[in-house]
Amino acid sequence: MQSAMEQADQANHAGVARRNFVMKCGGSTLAALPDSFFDDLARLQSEGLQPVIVHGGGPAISDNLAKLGIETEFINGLRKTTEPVLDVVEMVLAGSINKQIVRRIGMHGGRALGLSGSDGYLIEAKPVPNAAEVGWVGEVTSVQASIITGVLDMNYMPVIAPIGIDRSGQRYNINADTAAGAVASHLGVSRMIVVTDVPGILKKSGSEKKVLDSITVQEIEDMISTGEIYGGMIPKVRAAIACIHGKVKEVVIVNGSEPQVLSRVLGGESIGTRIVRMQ
Ligand SMILES: Nc1ncnc2c1ncn2[C@@H]1O[C@H](COP(=O)(O)OP(=O)(O)O)[C@@H](O)[C@H]1O
Ligand SMILES: CC(=O)N[C@@H](CCC(=O)OP(=O)(O)O)C(=O)O
Repeated sequence: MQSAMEQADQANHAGVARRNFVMKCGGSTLAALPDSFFDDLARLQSEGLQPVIVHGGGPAISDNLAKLGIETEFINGLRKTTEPVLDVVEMVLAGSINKQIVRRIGMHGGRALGLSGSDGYLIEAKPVPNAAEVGWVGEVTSVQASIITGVLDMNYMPVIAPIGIDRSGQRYNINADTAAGAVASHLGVSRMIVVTDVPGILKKSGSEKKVLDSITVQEIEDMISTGEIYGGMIPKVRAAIACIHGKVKEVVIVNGSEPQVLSRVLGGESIGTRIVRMQ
C-alpha cells in the first residue's frame, strides 16, 4: 500500500512538487467532526501534504439570522442575500466559523491561517445571472492563486471563507461548494475532497439506499432530473462537474465522521463517491 504522500505525488501532474489538494468542509458536518479528523489533517500536513480548505457554514448562518429576527429563504439552493443578510453571512463565515476551524486545527498540532475570499481579492466575483431574484449572491470570476501558494510556502494551510468581492468593493455571498470548486480549478490541483454529513451519493437499490462508488456526469444529470439528487447535494455535484472539465481529475464526496477519511481517500482507498472525468 502506498503512503498518502506517494499517492498524492502520482495523482498530481507528473513532477509537480506541490502536494496540494482542496478540501471543502460543509456546515452540515463541521460541529460533528471528530478530533481524529483534525489529527489526521495535521498529520498529513506534517508529512508534507498541503491541504487548502474552503468551508461552509449554512446552518450557523441560518441560526444567527433567526436569533436576529432576519428572515431567510433559499431559491434553488442559494440563500436570498439582502444587505442585512450579507452582513450576517460575512460575520459568521469569515468570523466565528473560520476562526473555529483554524483554532481546532491548531489544537491538533496543525498550522492554519484563516482568510476571507475578500482578503487581497482572493476570490473575485460578480452577480449570479438571477441576482434580481437572489440578491447579493456571487459567482467566481477569478481566484488569486498566488495568495494561496504564498500561504502554503509559509507552511500554513489556508482556511478560506466563501465571500467574494468585486473591484468596486461589493461583497458577495458564494455557495461554499461553488467557491471550493473554483479554488480547485484555479489552483490546478488534481483532487477535491468534499466533506459532508452523508457517506457519498446515495441511490436507491431495492428497499435500501446504497453509496455509489463512482458516478459519471451523465448519471448525475439523470439523478438530478429524477429528483434522486436534490437540495444541498446539487451545488456539490454541479461544482464537481465544473471542475472536472478543467484540471481537476476527481472529486470525492465523503462523510467527515468516517475514521481517518482524508488519509484513506489520499491513500487510494475506495471510500465515498468519486466523480471522475470521462477519458
Ligand atoms: N443522492 C443523495 N445522496 C446523498 N445525499 C443527498 C442526495 N441528494 C440530496 N442529498 C442531501 O444533501 C445533503 C448534503 O448537503 P448539505 O446539507 O448542503 O451539506 P453541506 O453543509 O456539507 O454542504 C445530505 O445531507 C442529503 O440530505
Ligand atoms: C449563496 C449561498 O447560499 N451561500 C451559502 C454559503 C454557506 C454555505 O454554502 O455553507 P454550506 O456548505 O454549509 O452549505 C449560505 O448562505 O448558506
